Amino acid sequence: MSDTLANAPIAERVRFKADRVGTTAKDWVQLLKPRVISLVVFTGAAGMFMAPGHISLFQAVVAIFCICLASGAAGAINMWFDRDIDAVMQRTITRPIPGGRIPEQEALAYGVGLSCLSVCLMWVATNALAAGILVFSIFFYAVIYTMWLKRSTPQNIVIGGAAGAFPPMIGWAAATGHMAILPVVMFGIVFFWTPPHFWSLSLYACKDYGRAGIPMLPVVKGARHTRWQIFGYTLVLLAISLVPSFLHLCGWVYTTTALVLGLGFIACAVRVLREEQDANGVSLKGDKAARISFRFSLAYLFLLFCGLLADHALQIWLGA
Ligand code: HEM
Ligand SMILES: CC(C)=CCC/C(C)=C/CC/C(C)=C/COP(=O)(O)OP(=O)(O)O
Repeated sequence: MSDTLANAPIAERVRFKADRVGTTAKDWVQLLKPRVISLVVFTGAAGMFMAPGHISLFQAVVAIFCICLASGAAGAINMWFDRDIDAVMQRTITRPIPGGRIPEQEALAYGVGLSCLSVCLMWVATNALAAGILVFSIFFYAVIYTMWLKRSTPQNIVIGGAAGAFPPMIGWAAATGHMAILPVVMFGIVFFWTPPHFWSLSLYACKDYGRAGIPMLPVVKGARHTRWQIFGYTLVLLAISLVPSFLHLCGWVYTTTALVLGLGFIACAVRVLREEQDANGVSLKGDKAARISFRFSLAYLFLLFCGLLADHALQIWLGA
C-alpha cells in the first residue's frame, strides 16, 4: 500500500482496493469464517446426536448444513459491518472486504441471503423451534454482538458469547422438536467457555483492538485484570461441565473427560496468570502462555463434546 493510501481514511482505502483486485471462490468461503464454522457445526451435531428420538439421515444432514450456512452467513454480516475496523487490524486487514476482493454490498447481500436460506431450509426440513433458535442466533451474533456490544462494552463477548452457544440447542431441537435440560447445560458450557477462549486471544491481539478502538477487556481494564478473569471463568467452566454428571445425565467416560480437560484448562489459565509480565500485566514472553491457552480452548471444547458423545454411545451399547 502506498504512503498516500495508508494515510487515507479507511473507507477510501477499502474503495480504492475494491476497484482493483479480482475475486476468487476462496474469498467467498473466507467470508464465512470456515474454521470457526467447523467447531460451531460440531457442537450443533453433538446436540443432535445426544437427543432422544429419531431423525432421518436426510433431516440430520440438512439440519447440520443449515447450522453451517447460518454460522457462515452471520460471519459474513459481521465482516461486512466490521469492514472499517478490519481494515486497521493486522490480523484482519487481508480479509476479503478490506483486501478489496469483495465489494461491501455484495458481502451484505450474501450474508443476508444465506441467512434467509438457512432458516427457511431448517424450518421446512425439521421444525419451527430449530428454525426459531437458528434465526435468533444469527440475530444475536450479527446484530446484538457485532453491531451493538462489540463496540460498546468490555463485557461484549460475555453477553455476545450466547450467540455461539446456541448450536447444541438447535441440533437437539431439530431432532426432537422440543427442549430439555441437557442441551441447555451444553449451551452453558459453550457460554462459559467463550470468555477464556476469546480473552486468551485478546491478550496478544490487544494492540490491534486498541488501534481499532474496540473496548476489549485488556484494552479497557488491562492485561492483569484479563488474566484473572480468564482464570475465574475456567473455574466456573469446570463446575458447569460437571453438571451433567451431577444430574446423572451421563456416566464416567464423560465425567473423567470433563475433569481431565477442566483441570488442563485451569493449568493453562494459571500459566497465563504467572507468565513473566511488566507492572501493567503485559507479557515479557511474547504472550506464549496466552497463545497456548487459546489453542487449548479449541481442543478443550472439541474433546469435551467428544467425551459426551462417547459416553452416550457407550450407554446405548450397554443398553442403559
Ligand atoms: C462471541 C463469541 C466469540 C468470539 C468473540 C470469538 C473470537 C474469536 C477470534 C477473534 C478468533 C480468531 C479468528 C481469526 O484470527 O480469524 C477466533 C478463533 C476461533 N474461534 Fe472463536 N470466538 C467466539 C466464539 C466461538 C465459538 C462459539 C466457537 C465454536 C464453538 C469458536 C471457534 C473458534 C475457532 C475454531 C477458531 C480458530 C479459527 C482459526 O483457526 O482460524 N469461537 N475466535
Ligand atoms: C448458528 C450461528 C449463527 C452461530 C454463530 C456462531 C458464532 C457466534 C461464532 C462466533 C465466532 C467468532 C469468530 C466471533 C468473533 O467475532 P469478532 O467480530 O469479534 O472477531 P473478528 O475480530 O475476528 O472479526
